[in-house]
Amino acid sequence: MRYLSDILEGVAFTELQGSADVEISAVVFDSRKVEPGCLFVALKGTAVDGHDYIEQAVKQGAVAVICEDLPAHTAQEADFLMVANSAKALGTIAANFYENPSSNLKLVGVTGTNGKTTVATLLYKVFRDMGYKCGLLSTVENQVNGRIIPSTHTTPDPVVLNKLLADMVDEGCDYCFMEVSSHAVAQHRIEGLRFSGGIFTNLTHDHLDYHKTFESYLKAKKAFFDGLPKSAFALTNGDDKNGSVMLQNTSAHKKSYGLKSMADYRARIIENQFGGLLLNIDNEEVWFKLVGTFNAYNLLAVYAAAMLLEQDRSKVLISLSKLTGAEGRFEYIVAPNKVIGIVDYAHTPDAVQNVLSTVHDIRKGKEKVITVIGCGGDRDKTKRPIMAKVATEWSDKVILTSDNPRTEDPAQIIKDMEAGIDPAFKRNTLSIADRREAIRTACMLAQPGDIILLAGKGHEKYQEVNGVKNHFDDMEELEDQFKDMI
Ligand SMILES: CC(=O)N[C@H]1[C@@H](OP(=O)(O)OP(=O)(O)OC[C@H]2O[C@@H](n3ccc(=O)[nH]c3=O)[C@H](O)[C@@H]2O)O[C@H](CO)[C@@H](O)[C@@H]1O[C@H](C)C(=O)N[C@@H](C)C(=O)N[C@H](CCC(=O)O)C(=O)O
Ligand SMILES: Nc1ncnc2c1ncn2[C@@H]1O[C@H](COP(=O)(O)OP(=O)(O)OP(=O)(O)O)[C@@H](O)[C@H]1O
Ligand SMILES: N[C@H](CCC[C@H](N)C(=O)O)C(=O)O
Ligand SMILES: [Mg+2]
Repeated sequence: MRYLSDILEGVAFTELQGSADVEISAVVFDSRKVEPGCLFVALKGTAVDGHDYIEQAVKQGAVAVICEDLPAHTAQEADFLMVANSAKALGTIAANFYENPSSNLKLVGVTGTNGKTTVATLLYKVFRDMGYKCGLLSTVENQVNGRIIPSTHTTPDPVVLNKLLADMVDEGCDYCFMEVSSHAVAQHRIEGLRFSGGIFTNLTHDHLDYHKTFESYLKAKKAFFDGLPKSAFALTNGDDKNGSVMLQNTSAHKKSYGLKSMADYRARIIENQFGGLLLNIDNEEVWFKLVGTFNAYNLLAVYAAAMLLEQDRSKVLISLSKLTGAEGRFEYIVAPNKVIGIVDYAHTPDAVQNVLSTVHDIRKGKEKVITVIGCGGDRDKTKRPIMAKVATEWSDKVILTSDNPRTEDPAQIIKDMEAGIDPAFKRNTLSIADRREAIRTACMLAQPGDIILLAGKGHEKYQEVNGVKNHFDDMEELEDQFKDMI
């Protein structure tokens, strides 16, 4: 149990109605989850306004309310606190409620359009391999020193986030590696956290449905670095054109990594093949199991962060060289007839281009590339034609299909994709809305040696249609088809 007055530290409130001398059983921001004794935080959301549920929350037993506007007629059965920004206050309060766990371990955040899961997961695996107790917060899953907790978001809400960090502290974790999404920064999910370091991967087109312009998307990412403390490191990708912008206003130690530019941590690709990457990393040649130029960046970011966390260079390189990547990121299997199938989470134009250019770089001869790809419903519509354009330009055959249509019509999403395809590439394109059927067709069309790329779903184990998540697993589908391909 905590007193309201105790968990308000760092919260600038403009008005208090009540004494704040009340015990708080939980911090809740959804009226449907209110239980007697809790603090209800009213948030202005993207769909509805939490302020409209204050009365319901108090009726259900909330003893205190944090809000931006005081409701006109609410029975004063609770303490009311006015703040300028409830979402910001929620972050700080959630951290206080769980006794600021981020100050009791070394927390490193990874942000950028692509590569966050890969970098955070590799860091988690390397540090565990070197003997540390660690936590991981990622799109694929959360982990508290090996214990898996399913994840619902890339970056969880502040209450779940601080609870998970507190569990990590309780279990004696030394480090936590977490993904920081642009939504999380914009919605203040990371407010009140104390980071020991921040890593930037890259910035390309995504989530413009939410951020509206590339400029405001960039600002959200940059705000993460602006908020880092002096004691932290801020590590950026020197080869990304926005890499230096990220660090413009940070007071953290500025460091960079890169394959092309002058950077504090440098690497050079010597070999890039299906079996892995040979990198010259800080003047040492090392083989890694991960594939593709984009993974050279991810590996270098991990290495640089480990150096900034004062780890032993050779131990880090030995650990890193043993690791495979995160689930659903360039995972491949080979059919008995030597068709290669790759499952990859590429769901942005840049990721699709990267993964396909990697396939081109590492294929042995003139084997054909067949790409199965869709775009998410209720997500950035402007990336659809570009993803389709890139896929058709970099593949011999493309099958447009569904990837979580959510509340949208799958046929319309496919039409949006088709609009981006150059007429010259249209004859190499099929549209099959049923993803299973699309994968089956790709397998039927493939000749020995050909490469099938299933893009967009990666680790996901579902196809989301109208709020229902039906079981669907790209790798499972591929394995099922491949067993008969002799
Ligand atoms: C668009 C978006 O980011 N939405 C997030 C946001 O919800 P919202 O603002 O839409 O909420 P709302 O429905 O408008 O409700 C406003 C407030 O009223 C409350 N409410 C609502 C109804 C009610 O009856 N009573 C009540 O109290 C809600 O609990 C909320 O506090 O805040 C919620 C709590 O933190 C999130 O769960 C929710 O994530 C939704 C489910 C989501 O799909 N988010 C995705 C887009 C997302 O966050 N993705 C990023 C990055 C993905 C990546 O690239 O990896 C991530 O970090 O996962
Ligand atoms: N450094 C990188 N640069 C560009 N593309 C990358 C990079 N790393 C991975 N990718 C591509 O992006 C896809 C997603 O990678 P990953 O899951 O690591 O990124 P993420 O930033 O966590 O994505 P999300 O925002 O959905 O959580 C991969 O499957 C791969 O196709
Ligand atoms: N986590 C990200 C990527 C989802 C990838 C793709 N499978 C989709 O559903 O669009 C999002 O929610 O935008
Ligand atoms: Mg991720």
